[in-house]
Amino acid sequence: MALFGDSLLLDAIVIVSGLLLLAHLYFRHKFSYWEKRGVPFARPTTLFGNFKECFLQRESVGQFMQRMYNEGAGKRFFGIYVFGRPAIVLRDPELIKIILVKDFNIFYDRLVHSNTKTDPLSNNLFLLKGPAWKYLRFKMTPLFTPFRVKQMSPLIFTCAEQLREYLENNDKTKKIIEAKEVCGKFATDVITSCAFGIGSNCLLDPNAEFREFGRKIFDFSVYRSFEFMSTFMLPLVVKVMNVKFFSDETTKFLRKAFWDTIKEREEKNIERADFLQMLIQLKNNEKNEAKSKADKNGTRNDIADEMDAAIDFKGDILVAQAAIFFTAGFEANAAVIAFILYELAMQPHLQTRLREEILDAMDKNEGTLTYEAVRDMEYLHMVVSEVLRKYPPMPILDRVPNRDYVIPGTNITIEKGTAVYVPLLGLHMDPDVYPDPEHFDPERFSETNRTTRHPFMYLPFGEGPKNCIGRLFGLIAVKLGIASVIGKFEVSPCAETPRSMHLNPKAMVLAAKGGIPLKCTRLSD
Ligand code: HEM
Repeated sequence: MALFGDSLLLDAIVIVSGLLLLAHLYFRHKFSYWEKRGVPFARPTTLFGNFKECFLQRESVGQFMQRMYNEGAGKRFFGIYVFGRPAIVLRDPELIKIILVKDFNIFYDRLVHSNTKTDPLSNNLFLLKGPAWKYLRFKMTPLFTPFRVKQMSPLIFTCAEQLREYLENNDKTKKIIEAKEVCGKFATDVITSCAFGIGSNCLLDPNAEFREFGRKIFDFSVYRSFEFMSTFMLPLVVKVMNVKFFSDETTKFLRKAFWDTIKEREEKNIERADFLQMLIQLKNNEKNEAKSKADKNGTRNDIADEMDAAIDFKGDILVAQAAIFFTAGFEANAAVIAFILYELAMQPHLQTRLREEILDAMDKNEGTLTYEAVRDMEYLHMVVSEVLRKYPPMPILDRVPNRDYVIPGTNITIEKGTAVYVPLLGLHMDPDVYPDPEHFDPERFSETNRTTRHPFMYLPFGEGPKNCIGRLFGLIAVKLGIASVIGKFEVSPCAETPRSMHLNPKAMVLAAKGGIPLKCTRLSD
């Protein structure tokens, strides 16, 4: 029986029209959020807001934020909509500095969300929030001092040596290298041996399990990309659809790999100066020790107070930290080394200049590279810095205020819980700051040139207390890898090398669309 008159068709038309009208009114209400507050904003489209291209995986999250940055030209900040959720994109480097550093106590958390019950390894430093993050960060920071990183450098040199062997064998068979894949193997070997004392053997063994699982974490299939995008942009989807940062299979593998190593060390009383050792100490009740120390000294400081609410370092929470070092450690490093090789192949005169610097340093040290020599190479630093400008592996930063926040110099309030994005790719590709931004030019980072810009227009490792904890380690691993390759090999484009770089629209960590095939030839001695 029909509801409106005799016709079912009429019923259907009325119901559908009613629903459409409701949806229209709902989104009209939602999309008036920034206008009502007097915030300049990007014009949204129904349902998607400004997020359509990104959601449909026609542009990556980094490219989406870059587009929003460009649309907001001339403004200090800019309102956007991710579906119906309002968010702010920051453009002004001074404001970025205030939010990341000065007012950090308000912008303490990231928006990123995870389901720690069903995805236990997401209980890690990157994804944790509040006091638990603060406690963990405090405990982890000593692992990444220059001294610790230097201590690990012999292991990185060993991996670099294996990389050279790999490339030599490859040259003998005249094979083209897929730069991202080779660098992925190298970076995985580096992180597993430095952080966990595990020889993952990715360069020597084509079926190495660590490489296999690393590839799975960042495979950027349609569904995996959706999971990553949701983690960073759609917290509600993560909750409702139970999206996981680490799949069950990866969790099982990492859990076993790290737990076996922890057990072996405990049983055999093995101690090493690495990340895993520090995690083991945490497990063995560091919390109580540090707390009583703080009490005894009468210095129940900020951190000691936080510890009352802190974490019990047992079981998966421990493995979760190992998992994030592994994940963050290999993918970003691999991406950076691969992009450097690409840019050097495309501009051979830059490669020649870099090689001269490397060979010169080797000559001064009986034909070998030292940690200090690589760390102090000026031109190598310029090359790495320029790659991190053009291809920041993590192309956005996000923060969420824990209370309402009035933007300095305005009467505009960012409401508690509103996502605030720093669009790194947008800042780094701003032609007013970096003329001809697509052009790869290490001179932008010469001593004179780098002082001409606002320092917060260049943030490849983020900034403030929540910046990249692995910055120093990452830089050294990348530099050692590059110095080892460029000192002995020439990289050049092959027929399949893309003549201009296209980024993968599905990749959360910046990656080339379709890989980076290159020719890599051994230099004659
Ligand atoms: C060239 C390589 C790397 C780049 C460009 C990079 C970039 C970044 C960026 C942009 C962030 C976010 C910072 C913020 O929100 O302000 C971050 C966070 C982080 N990175 Fe890195 N990263 C690199 C290498 C590494 C390595 C080698 C490790 C570990 C060994 C690592 C571990 C982490 C962790 C654990 C966080 C979360 C820190 C926290 O929330 O306290 N990264 N990284």
